[in-house]
Amino acid sequence: MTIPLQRELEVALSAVKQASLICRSVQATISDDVLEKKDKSPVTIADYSSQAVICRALNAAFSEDPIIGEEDAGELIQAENRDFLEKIVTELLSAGISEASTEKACHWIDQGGAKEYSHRFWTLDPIDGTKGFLRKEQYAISLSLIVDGKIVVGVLGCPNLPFPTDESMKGTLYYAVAGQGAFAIPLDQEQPAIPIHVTKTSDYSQSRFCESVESGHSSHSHSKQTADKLGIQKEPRRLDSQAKYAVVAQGEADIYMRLPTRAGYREKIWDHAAGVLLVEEAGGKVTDIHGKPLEFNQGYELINNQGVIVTNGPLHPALIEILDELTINPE
Ligand SMILES: Nc1ncnc2c1ncn2[C@@H]1O[C@H](COP(=O)(O)OS(=O)(=O)O)[C@@H](OP(=O)(O)O)[C@H]1O
Ligand SMILES: [Mg+2]
Ligand SMILES: [Mg+2]
Ligand SMILES: [Mg+2]
Repeated sequence: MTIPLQRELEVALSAVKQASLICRSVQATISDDVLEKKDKSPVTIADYSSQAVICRALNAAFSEDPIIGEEDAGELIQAENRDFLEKIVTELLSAGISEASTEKACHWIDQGGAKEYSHRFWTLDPIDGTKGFLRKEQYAISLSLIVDGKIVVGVLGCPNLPFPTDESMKGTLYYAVAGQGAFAIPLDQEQPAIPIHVTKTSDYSQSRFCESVESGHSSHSHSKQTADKLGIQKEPRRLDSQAKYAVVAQGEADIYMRLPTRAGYREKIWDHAAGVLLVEEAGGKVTDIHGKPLEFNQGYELINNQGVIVTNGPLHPALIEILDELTINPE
């Protein structure tokens, strides 16, 4: 019997693994190779190289599937960014993609240019937590497949997160398929996948939450107020990227709070989709700050949702109640 979505999972795992290894090699030598995008956020040769290899692999296997990716080649084709583009090609050649050229690199990156919702599509964040990547801390490569508005495959490459059962192995590839559980495999070694699970605690005083490093991405003052009201005593763990979802999914934290900071910001689907499926398949729960399910059928943004709350399940209801009492709605 064939397992549903097996091929999609295999292609996604192999593409995210290849991208993770490129990102790791770029991070080891990182200098000031950063472009500033129009929204002032940073993007590195690793973000672009990662998007190129993943879109290339998806397109070869599933040529009909649209990809909603974070990056595009718009800035790269500017004459002043020629050297930057050449460095991306060098990375692709080093990764064994012998047909890489400046034209092909831009073409692959722009294959991730879909914006609209469709009944089956992939969404890709080639490096989530670019600021963490630049600080040589946590970042993730995030890829998921969405069918009829439901996340059905999620793969998260976390090159700097230790393997859950062996701290000495750095780099973990996480994956989940709807209805089939959540798993971790070491990024570098051929080893069978292990299942991962959220914690079972319902005691806030024993629980730990995690949140973004940047207070511009998630309000630290509101998470502190919320934690105080719930009687959470442990210090929060702050780390970049969807690695936060992985940390909850494998039971190292019980809660991830992402509380809105400014009016009008809408979360991007590629910043959440793979992480959401990972946590849900590990037994946890994900909603927005009002307790509403995240809607992945609205295009590239979660336009009907505000913030994101991730828990092990038992800790969810009282947390949402407290958030309803706090005036954290910036709109
Ligand atoms: N204002 C605001 N509110 C919420 N989220 C925002 C905001 N601005 C940016 N972003 C997105 O945050 C993504 C990184 O989130 P993190 O949780 O990794 O943040 S942090 O690095 O830990 O501070 C980051 O993803 P990457 O660009 O892929 O790094 C952005 O898409
Ligand atoms: Mg970005
Ligand atoms: Mg991101
Ligand atoms: Mg990104």
